[in-house]
Amino acid sequence: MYKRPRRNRKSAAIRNMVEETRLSPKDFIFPLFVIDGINQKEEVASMPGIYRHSTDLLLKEIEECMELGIQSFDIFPAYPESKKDKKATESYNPETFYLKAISKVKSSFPEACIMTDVAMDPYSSDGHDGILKNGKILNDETLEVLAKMAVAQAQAGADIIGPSDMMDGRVGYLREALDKAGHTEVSIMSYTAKYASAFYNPFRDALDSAPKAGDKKTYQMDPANLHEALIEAELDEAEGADFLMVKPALAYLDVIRLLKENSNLPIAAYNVSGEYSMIKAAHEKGWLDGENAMLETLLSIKRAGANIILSYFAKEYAKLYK
Ligand SMILES: NCc1[nH]cc(CCC(=O)O)c1CC(=O)O
Ligand SMILES: [Mg+2]
Repeated sequence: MYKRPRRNRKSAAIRNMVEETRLSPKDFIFPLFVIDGINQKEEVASMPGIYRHSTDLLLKEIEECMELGIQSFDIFPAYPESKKDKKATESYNPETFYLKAISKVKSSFPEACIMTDVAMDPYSSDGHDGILKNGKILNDETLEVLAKMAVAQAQAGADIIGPSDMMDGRVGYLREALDKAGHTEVSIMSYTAKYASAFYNPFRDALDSAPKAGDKKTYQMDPANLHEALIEAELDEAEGADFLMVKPALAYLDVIRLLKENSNLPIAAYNVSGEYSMIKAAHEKGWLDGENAMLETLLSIKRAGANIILSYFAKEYAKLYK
């Protein structure tokens, strides 16, 4: 036997040398939830270790993360029912707490990369990402709302806007609206291949944003489909996206790989709330070692081809890295 692959596994030093995939805190975007008020910090019941922070405490959280080497953050707002309506008008109200929070974060940490979310669901009384009328989600009417929201977020200081709504044509529409408003430097990270997934439930708990009726299958992709992701990717690239995202990550590692091999744009993957919570829950039950499961999971997403990982594990990972 001349060939013995085990020789390259015989010590930690050799294993470290031949490692094909390496993670660092710089690979991550940390999703954060913000609420109105001061000195508020509420744990999300289905996401142990993840909180909704008021802006003042969010600044502290970001500061801690930056000291750990995380440089990018994706901030989502949680609104009370009283602020929601059918057309998500609160999303572009210049006085709304989310936009003020973004301005505050950006002015406090100008060197951080701040991403915002473009979709109607946090502000929609229907709990949908677009305008719902007679049981249908109206694509083109929704684009107008998304554009107002995106421009307001850019105005507040967002470095990247993240359309997570899955309406057709929104990347081009938002690019044009941003450019017209003078925001040619604001990037678009498109949720290119976003699937209608069962793994979003804890996020919907965090925002109290679950659809009141129906599901999201007429706009989010069917988990049965791989090659349809290429159609979405070609359109987003042509429309001017700066990054393509796959979401969720774990059940879609093949989609990450396919987009990586077919695009020269950086590929992001969203390790979503349910993927976080299932590891936390199994760890709490003593059924697996949460820390090792986290490391293996994150590594697999990068190995599949993701350049960027959005993950609720970002801070925990960065602490371990240190
Ligand atoms: N625009 C909605 C949105 N943006 C991010 C997530 C999910 C993120 C997660 O589960 O971590 C969702 C949920 C959904 O589509 O219902
Ligand atoms: Mg699309």
